[in-house]
Amino acid sequence: MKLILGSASPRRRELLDQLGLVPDAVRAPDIDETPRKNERPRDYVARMAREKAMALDLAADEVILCADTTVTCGRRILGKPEDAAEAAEFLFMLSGRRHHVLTAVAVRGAFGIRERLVDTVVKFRPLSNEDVNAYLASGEWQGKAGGYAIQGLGGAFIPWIQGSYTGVVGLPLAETATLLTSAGVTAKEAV
Ligand SMILES: Cc1cn([C@H]2C[C@H](O)[C@@H](COP(=O)(O)OP(=O)(O)OP(=O)(O)O)O2)c(=O)[nH]c1=O
Repeated sequence: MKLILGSASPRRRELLDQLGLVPDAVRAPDIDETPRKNERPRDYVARMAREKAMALDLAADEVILCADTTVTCGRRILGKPEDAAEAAEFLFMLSGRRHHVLTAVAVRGAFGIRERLVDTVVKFRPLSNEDVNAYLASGEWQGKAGGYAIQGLGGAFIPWIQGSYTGVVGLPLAETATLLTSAGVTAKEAV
């Protein structure tokens, strides 16, 4: 069975590598990521992963893996910030509080589509204006849901998480491995 990674995210590729899996091809899905009016965060993230998986063409011997990560604070969905001002708004909103990071994984093949949703609670320490300004200047917020990266400088803001670290980075490995194994995708050689 051929594995297609349906993601432009270098993080997802690296995380897959951790499982000893090298995709046979990488195809980037291009979908409209606008949430629907009053859409609940869990419904939204699951729909995004599913739509990414459905947007790409698939041969009979291929299995495609897609994922979507979103940060939620209350009922608010914090996607990838449009600009530095929105990133600052997100960081001050997250400061000194707990929020949820939801990652949905979708695997599609001849069998149909199978999905998992992973919910991780992340706590931020209180952030000062200096913290936020220095972080914005680093540029790390770009392309990251919620405007931060736990695997980078953003890790210094996070004293505690409950859930899946790899889920926060973009691909929860335990759940992904289970989905891929059940789809007949296994590592080709030991690492
Ligand atoms: C919260 C958080 C998110 N992120 C990233 C993971 C995702 O790549 C990104 C959320 O955007 P996504 O829309 O999930 O993914 P993407 O646009 O990067 O890639 P693709 O749709 O092609 O698969 O935020 C981190 O890298 N670290 C973090 O701590």
